Amino acid sequence: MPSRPTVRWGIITTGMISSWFVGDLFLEREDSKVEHVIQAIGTSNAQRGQDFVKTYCKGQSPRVYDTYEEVYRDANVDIVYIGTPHGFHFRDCMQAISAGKNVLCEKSFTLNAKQSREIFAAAREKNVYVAEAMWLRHRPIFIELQRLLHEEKIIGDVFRVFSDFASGVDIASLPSTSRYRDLTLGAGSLLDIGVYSLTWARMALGGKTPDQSEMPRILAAQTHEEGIEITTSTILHYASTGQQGIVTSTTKALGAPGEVFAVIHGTNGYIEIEGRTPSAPESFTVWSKQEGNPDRAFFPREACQGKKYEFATLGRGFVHEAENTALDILEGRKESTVMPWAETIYMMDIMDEIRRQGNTTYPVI
Ligand SMILES: NC(=O)C1=CN([C@@H]2O[C@H](COP(=O)(O)OP(=O)(O)OC[C@H]3O[C@@H](n4cnc5c(N)ncnc54)[C@H](OP(=O)(O)O)[C@@H]3O)[C@@H](O)[C@H]2O)C=CC1
Ligand SMILES: O=C1OC[C@@H](O)[C@H](O)[C@H]1O
Repeated sequence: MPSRPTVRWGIITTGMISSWFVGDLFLEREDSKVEHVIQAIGTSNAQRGQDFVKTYCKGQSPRVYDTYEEVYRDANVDIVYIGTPHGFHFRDCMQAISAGKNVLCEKSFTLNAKQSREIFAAAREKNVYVAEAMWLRHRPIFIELQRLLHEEKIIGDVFRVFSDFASGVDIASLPSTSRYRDLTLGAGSLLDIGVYSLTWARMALGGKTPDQSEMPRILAAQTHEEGIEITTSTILHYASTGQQGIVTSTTKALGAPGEVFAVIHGTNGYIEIEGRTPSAPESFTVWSKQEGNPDRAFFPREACQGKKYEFATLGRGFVHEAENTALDILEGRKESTVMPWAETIYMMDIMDEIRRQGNTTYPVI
């Protein structure tokens, strides 16, 4: 097998998402274009770092640092993956960038759009790569649906979308230091999971690229318990086309795994998207209006033909994001083609407005 180019990762944190991300880097794959190396781990607890290496870094021998800054200073690290809670993303991105490091940082990218803009300005200044790790957008199912909707126009003109993420988290039982409870860490359903329902709606309604950047009119409500936003409902309205989206999220109840979590309506049919969660979609079904049927205001199933598109997931599904990012680095790009800076800012601007209307604020550190 020809040798593949190598990308050396510095992993910030030993938390849950870091373990998911790293675990997927070493899955057996025939078509992998990149050799991933875990060069360094940065953690607040060195023992946890050693345990993390044993459990997740198969065949790797990274340096374990008990500060994040040492990872940023390690000259052998090509790119830093940031897996801290979102309240720390701004601090951690800025520190990594100021040390001259490329960065892939978990979603939601920051607490607000202002922080995102500052990070991108710093990255431009330092000429380094930065991208939000919105893994959903890298998944083949997402890319294929995007193509079918916007290039093939498989259901005609999209005119509305329903999109939900319901994830039952027993917040009251968690310690006050949990990222689901602590506002300094960014607690709340919108930034944690609402960002996914918004992403599906954005993909279906707003066009394929961030150049198509019309801001929707937004009407939003948020409910709080003990100061934590636990349910968000938003109406998006694109004035130029009349398209609408209803986008919801809650941490108060678990959506039924495998059931439809989003529906996209077009002039020639509709699409239902199913999966374990909206962040881990597995299939979608295109219900096309049959030829010869009279036009109707609604498309009942008997008037439609259903075609299910199923997508197997390798590991947890992080390989696509990891490989695309590694290729960005190897090919010298400073922005992700999948999640460019303008797109992160677009999403953050929408979430800022939802939070403004919903009265959700964060202490910005
Ligand atoms: N893409 C996806 O599917 C997912 C993305 N995420 C995103 O990843 C980020 C982290 O989430 P997750 O891994 O679930 O979080 P965890 O609580 O499991 O881990 C966060 C880690 O951050 C470090 N940390 C540093 N300071 C603190 C602090 N004050 N409180 C808590 N942790 C701290 C710790 O690592 P250490 O001790 O090693 O320094 C900790 O293990 C979030 O932004 C979230 O939105 C989360 C889940 C799934
Ligand atoms: O990104 C995520 O996806 C899965 C959810 O369970 C998790 O809370 C969230 O951070």
